[in-house]
Amino acid sequence: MLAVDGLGKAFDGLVANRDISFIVHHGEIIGLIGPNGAGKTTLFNCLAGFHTPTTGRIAFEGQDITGSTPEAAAALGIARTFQIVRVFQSMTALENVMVGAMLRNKRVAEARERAEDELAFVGLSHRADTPASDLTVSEQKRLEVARALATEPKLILLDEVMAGLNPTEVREASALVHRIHQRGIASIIVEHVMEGIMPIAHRMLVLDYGAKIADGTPAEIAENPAVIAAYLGE
Ligand SMILES: Nc1ncnc2c1ncn2[C@@H]1O[C@H](COP(=O)(O)OP(=O)(O)OP(=O)(O)O)[C@@H](O)[C@H]1O
Repeated sequence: MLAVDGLGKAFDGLVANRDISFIVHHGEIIGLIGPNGAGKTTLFNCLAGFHTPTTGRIAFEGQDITGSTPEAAAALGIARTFQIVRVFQSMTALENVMVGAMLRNKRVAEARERAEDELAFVGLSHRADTPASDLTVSEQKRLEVARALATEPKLILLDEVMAGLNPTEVREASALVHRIHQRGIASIIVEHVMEGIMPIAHRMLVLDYGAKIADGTPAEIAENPAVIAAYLGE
């Protein structure tokens, strides 16, 4: 469904992504890992239309989406969450998710219904009328996932949804990713919490200094000398 070919992104001479190529199939769960500054968030920004790549092409469902806007990417079915949550703090949880639902449901009543379903899906129904600012970090992360799901994506990009969560919450987040997969939605997950991502990813992509250094099953990349060296800083 997603084909990235030779993608590069430079900021004033600083190369954040270099010659990255990979494919994502329908419904796949992809873990995207790499040391700090490796270029993971930049890659997300290119895929979701927040950055225009300097080189390379991105095709989604057979359509060239290189350099498209975030709105166009969302309309085609790519949704994302952010490393630092970007929920609308003064709006309630339900209203936040309705913002996502309005992409496909122009009638408010329909958007509300859709938003209620997604809040239930992430386990936040009981917080529907709570202002987002009163939610815990873990709840705000789930709220972002609900808002992204409300846009009815085919591919969801999850940026560190497990960071800062306790072990129970990490297990809940893993279960949520699995349930997203069961809906037939593909996911690419940036994650530093290895015990959260390794058991659920079908495939892992590893970036180091902006380049892809490994692409394989979690077991394969755990044994990969280049990956071990990148993490040990050798
Ligand atoms: N908008 C920008 N302008 C200039 N430089 C940027 C910009 N965004 C990212 N960079 C730089 O690109 C490099 C890759 O950053 P990026 O945030 O993509 O890495 P990351 O792998 O997501 O890191 P982390 O794990 O710390 O979130 C870094 O050197 C960063 O400083």
